[in-house]
Amino acid sequence: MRILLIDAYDSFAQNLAQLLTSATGATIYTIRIDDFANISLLKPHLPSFDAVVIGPGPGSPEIEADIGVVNDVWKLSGEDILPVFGVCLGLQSLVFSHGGQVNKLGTVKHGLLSEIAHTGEGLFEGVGKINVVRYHSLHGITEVGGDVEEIAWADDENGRVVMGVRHIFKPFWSVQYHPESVCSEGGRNVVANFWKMAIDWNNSQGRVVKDLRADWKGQPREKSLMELQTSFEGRELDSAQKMEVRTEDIFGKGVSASRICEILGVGAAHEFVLLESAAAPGRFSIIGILTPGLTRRINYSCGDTFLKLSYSGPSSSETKVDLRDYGGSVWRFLAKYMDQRKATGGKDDSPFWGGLVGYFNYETGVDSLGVPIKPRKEAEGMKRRPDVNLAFVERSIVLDGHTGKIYIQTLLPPAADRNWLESTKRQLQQEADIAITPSPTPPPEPYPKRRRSAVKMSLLKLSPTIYKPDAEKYMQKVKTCQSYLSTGDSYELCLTATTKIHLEPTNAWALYQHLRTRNPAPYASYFRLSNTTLLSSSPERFLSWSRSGACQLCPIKGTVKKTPTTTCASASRLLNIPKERAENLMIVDLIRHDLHRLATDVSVEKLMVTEEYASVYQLVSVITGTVEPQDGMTGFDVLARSLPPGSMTGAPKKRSVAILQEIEETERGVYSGVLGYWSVCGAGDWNVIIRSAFRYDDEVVTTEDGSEKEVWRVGAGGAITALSGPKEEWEEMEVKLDSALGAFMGDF
Ligand SMILES: C=C(O[C@@H]1C=C(C(=O)O)C=C[C@H]1O)C(=O)O
Ligand SMILES: NC(=O)CC[C@H](N)C(=O)O
Repeated sequence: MRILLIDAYDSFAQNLAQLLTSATGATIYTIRIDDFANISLLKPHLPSFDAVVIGPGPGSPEIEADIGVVNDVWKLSGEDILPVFGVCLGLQSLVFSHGGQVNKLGTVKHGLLSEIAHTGEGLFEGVGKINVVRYHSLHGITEVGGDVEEIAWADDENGRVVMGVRHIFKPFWSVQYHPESVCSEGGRNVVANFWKMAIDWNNSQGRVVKDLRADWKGQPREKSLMELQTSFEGRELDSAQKMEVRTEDIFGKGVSASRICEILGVGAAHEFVLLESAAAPGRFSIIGILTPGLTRRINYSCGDTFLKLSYSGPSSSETKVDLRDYGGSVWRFLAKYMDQRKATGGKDDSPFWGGLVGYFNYETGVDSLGVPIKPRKEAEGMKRRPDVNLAFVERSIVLDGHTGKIYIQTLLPPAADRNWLESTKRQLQQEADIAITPSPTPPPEPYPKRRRSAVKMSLLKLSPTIYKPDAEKYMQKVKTCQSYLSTGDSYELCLTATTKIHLEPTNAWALYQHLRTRNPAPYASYFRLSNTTLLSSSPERFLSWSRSGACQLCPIKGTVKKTPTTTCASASRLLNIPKERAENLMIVDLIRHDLHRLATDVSVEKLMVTEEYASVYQLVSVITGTVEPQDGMTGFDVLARSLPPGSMTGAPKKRSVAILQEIEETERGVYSGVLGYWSVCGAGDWNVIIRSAFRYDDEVVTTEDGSEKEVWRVGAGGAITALSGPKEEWEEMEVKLDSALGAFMGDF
C-alpha cells in the first residue's frame, strides 16, 4: 500500500507522514508541490498510489508558487480520480479549487488549541469531543450550494471557522487543523477513518493500484550521507586511519576545567577549545588540545566549491579539497572524513575521545536549506570568514563533573606521543593533590581566588563602547514579522539583531571567565580557532547523539526575566500562558518533523518544563529519536539536515528563514549557529550559539584618538508570534542580550 504525500515546504510534513504510517501501515512517498512542473507530468504516476495526502504549508492556494500542482489534484476527473486528504493549506486548496474563497482570519491562530464541533460521521466517525492544534492565518469559505460541504467547525473570536470539509461525491476530505501536532487529539482516528473510506472507495470503483513506474524517482525515506557517498570516486582523504585511543585517568575532584586550561597556558594560546559544563544540567567539560603543526583545521565558506585543510598554528599552508568529489557537499565530506576515523579503546564513561570540534554558523544552515544568503560580510566591507570552523582534535582532556574523574586521552600512536600522556597526567595529578590537601576547602568554581582578582583588575579598566540596535527600528521589525504572520507565510519568526562592542585589546580568556561567572550555563565555551574567538554561555542543547544513535533535541522557547521576587512557581505561571506555550509547541512540532525525516521512535519526552538559568526562566522541551546505524545513518545526518536550529528560525523553517533574510540587515554569523563535537567514538553533542559574544581576531577599528579597538558581536532576539507585543519583544531581546553583554561590564 502506498500513499503519496505532497509537501508544500512545511516544517510539519514528516509528522503527518509518521501519523499516516502508524494509522494506515502504508508506505509514504513524499514529494514537494513543485517536483512536478504540472499535473500532466504527475498524473501518470498516480495509479501507483492508493491515496494522496496534501500537507500544510506557508502561503495561500491562490498563489501558484505556494501551491504548485495541488489545486489541480483536486480537479482530477474520471479515471484519474483517487482518494485525497488535505491538511490546512490542503483544505484551503480544496475549497478554493471548488469555487470557494480563502480569506484572512481577523485573529490568526498559530500553535493554539481549539475544541471543534463536527458531524460525528465519515472522517469524524467515533472521534468524539476533541481539542486540536491550529496553525493558520487564512480560512476557507465554501461555495453555497457547491460540491464541497462543511463537516467540522471551531467557534472563536473570528466567529464560526470551518475545520473540516468533504466533497459530496468525490473521495476528497480535508481538515483545517493539524491532526499530526503533538498536542492534537483524535488525529490517528481521523486519519484511520480517511484510510478506511479511501480503501472502500478504491474497492467500490474496482480501482487496482499499479506498481511504481520505472521512471518514478521518489524514495520512501531519505538516504544517509554515507549512502549518497557510494558513488564516490574522488581522491581518498588522508589514508583511512584505524585509531586506538589511549587514556590515563585520575581522580581530580576540586580541579576545575578553568584551572586545567590555565595550566595548559590558555591565556596565551592562539587557538584553544573548551566546551564547559559551567552549570547544571551539564556534566562533562571537554578540553581540546590544539597542537600547532599537528592538529588539522577544516574551514569552509558557503558558496565555495572547495574546503580548506590546514594545521593549527599561526602560519600554515592550506590544502584545498575539491568538494565536487563529494557531490558539492561539505556534509558528505565530513561524513566520509569521520567514517575513516573510527576509534576503539576509549573509556565507556568518557563521551569524547577526540574528533571534530567546532561550529557551523547560521549561514551554513541558511545555505543548506537552499535559501540565498542575503546579508553577507563582504557587503559590509569585511573579510570573508569561514562559515564552518572545525578542528580534528587528537589530544583531549575530559572532566566528569559528577564523579570528579579526569580523562587524559590521545589518538596519536604511542611512537608519536609517548610523553604527552604521562607528563599531562603528572601535572594534573599534582594539581589534584593540591586541591584535596589544604584544609580550607578549595575555592568554589570557577578558579582559585588569586586568579579571580587578577582577572578583576584587568576587567575593571575596560571601557567598551556598545552599539545596540535601534529600539524603534527593532519594534518596527516586530511589526513587519507580524505582517508575514497575518498573510500565512509564517507561523512564528525568530527575529534577532546584532549588538557591536568596541573594546580595547583585552585578554579573551579573562572575558570568558567573567562571562561564565556572571551567567553560568550548561553549554559554556571558550573557543578560538582560525582567527575567530567565541565566548559562550549558552543554555540550549540543539542535538546530541549517543554511540548507539539515540538522539536528543532540547529546544527552549518562552522566556521570563528573573527578578529578586521571581520563583520557579511564579515563572511557571507566567510561562504557562497560550502565547508562550504556542511559541514552544510550534518548535516542538518543527523538531519532531526534522527528526522524523531520519530517525525512528520519535517521542516528546518532556513538554514545556520550566527551567531556571542564571538570569532567566525558560520553557524547555525534550524530543528524542533513534537513528539506525545500518545504511551508515548517524546523528550527524540529523545535524546536517536540521540547521539552522528551529528555535532560531521559526516555522515553517525554509520560508521563515527567507523572510528573516529580508528583515534582518546584518548576517548572524557565529550567533545562531551550533557549536559542539562529533567524536571518533561515534557520539556527538551540539549546542545553539546564543548568549554568546564572538569576534574575528584580525578585525580592529581605529578610533578618533588613534587607538585600536577589537570588534565584538553579540546577537539576541526572540520568537515573534501574532500574540507578541513590539515593546515586550524589545525588552525580551534586551534581557537575553544583557546575559552576554555582562562579560564586557566591569561590575564585579
Ligand atoms: C534568540 C535567542 O534565544 C532563543 C529564543 C528564545 C525565546 O524566544 O524565548 C529562547 C531561547 C532561544 O532558542 C537569544 O538568546 O538570542
Ligand atoms: N498550516 C498551514 O497549512 C497554513 C496554511 C496557510 N498558509 C495559512 O496560514 O492559513
